[in-house]
Amino acid sequence: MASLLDNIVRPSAVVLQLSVVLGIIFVLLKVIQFYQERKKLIKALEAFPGPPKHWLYGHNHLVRRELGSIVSWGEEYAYAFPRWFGPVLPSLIIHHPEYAKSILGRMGKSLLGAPLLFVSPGKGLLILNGTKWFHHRKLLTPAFHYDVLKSYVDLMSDSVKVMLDKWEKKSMEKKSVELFQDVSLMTLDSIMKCAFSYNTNCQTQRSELELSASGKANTEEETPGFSGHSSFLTPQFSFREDLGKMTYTTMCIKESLRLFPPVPSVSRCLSKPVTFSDGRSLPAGDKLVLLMLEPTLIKWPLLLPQVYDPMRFSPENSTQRHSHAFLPFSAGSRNCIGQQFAMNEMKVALALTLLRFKLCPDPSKPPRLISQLILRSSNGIHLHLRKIH
Ligand code: HEM
Repeated sequence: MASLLDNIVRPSAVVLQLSVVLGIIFVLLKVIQFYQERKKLIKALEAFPGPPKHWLYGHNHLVRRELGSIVSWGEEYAYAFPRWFGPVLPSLIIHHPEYAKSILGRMGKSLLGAPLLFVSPGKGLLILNGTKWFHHRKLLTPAFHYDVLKSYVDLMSDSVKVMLDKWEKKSMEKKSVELFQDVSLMTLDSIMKCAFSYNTNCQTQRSELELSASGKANTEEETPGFSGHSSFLTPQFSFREDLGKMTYTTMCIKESLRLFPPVPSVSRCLSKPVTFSDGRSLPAGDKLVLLMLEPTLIKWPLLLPQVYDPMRFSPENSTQRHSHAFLPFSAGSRNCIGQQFAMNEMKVALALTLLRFKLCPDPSKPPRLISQLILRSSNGIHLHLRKIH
């Protein structure tokens, strides 16, 4: 009986021992592979001088204001420099148009580096990679065709008008108004209407609830024309037809995107090795994150914006500019699919706002810039609004 038991138990003990040995070998192989890849990477990164790093923290302890430090290093180290996140996670920060062109022109794996998750069943386009991304992008591209976008302009202006009606009420309180929240809701309202033909009423629902709770009348009754017809636009002007003619407005928007790029950097992994225009090269692999910093940022003297001058983007001043010197919407195959949608929305919102209000900054609440995935103000955007007529 005992020997029978031995025979049953012994093989399973052997299997267990074998699994442990195989497990250890597997871990050892992984460690050796990791070590070799790391050695190769460190060798490649030696060609890129950068700020001195700590063996444990990398550069984390030197970065107080992420964007501020990165921008000042960019001014010191030309083209590109390494930035280590701790002891094992390196990135190369690229901030030169030629370098950006070498990377963005190829099919690299995108890492979740932009703020906008495009809502679709399952995973969004922004976080997909490989053939799945390719098929989704191909499917979505016709939806962003110039002619299709034109038809959205009226929906956008309806959403903007709802926001302006809210501002009109708030402006009566004679104090500055925080605009960021309202603009965010307006863009949500507009994308839901345009992309999904769905009216969320997200801009008004909360205030309607608040009003009904305090026993006041329905918002729509208080504000005639609330559902939003752009009746104050001159009969000669049509956003649908004349959006392309708003050259100066477009220049102003571009200059704002230059000074405050909403997506200050995008990230990539290399699927193939790359050699840059100056001969330096990098191996393929996903152990190195490439962070492409908006090249125009480097000219910021320590985050103090330069003079706002829309004329930088006049046609005559733009011809000499490097194709990858100004990349608010990134470039290459993974550029922003919604850039024309966003430009149209900004033009409509800007024009309608300026037709109704004069805006002045509130010096007691200046915006405080923070850069997480997107560049924004941690304390909102506070402006005084004065109704024009
Ligand atoms: C001012 C507004 C916007 C800015 C500055 C912006 C910027 C960007 C940037 C820089 C990227 C590239 C990310 C990367 O390379 O990793 C991107 C990607 C993307 N954007 Fe935008 N975006 C804006 C508005 C929009 C809007 C309104 C939509 C949708 C209607 C949109 C949809 C997308 C999508 C789906 C991607 C991923 C594209 C892909 O991976 O193929 N964006 N955006």
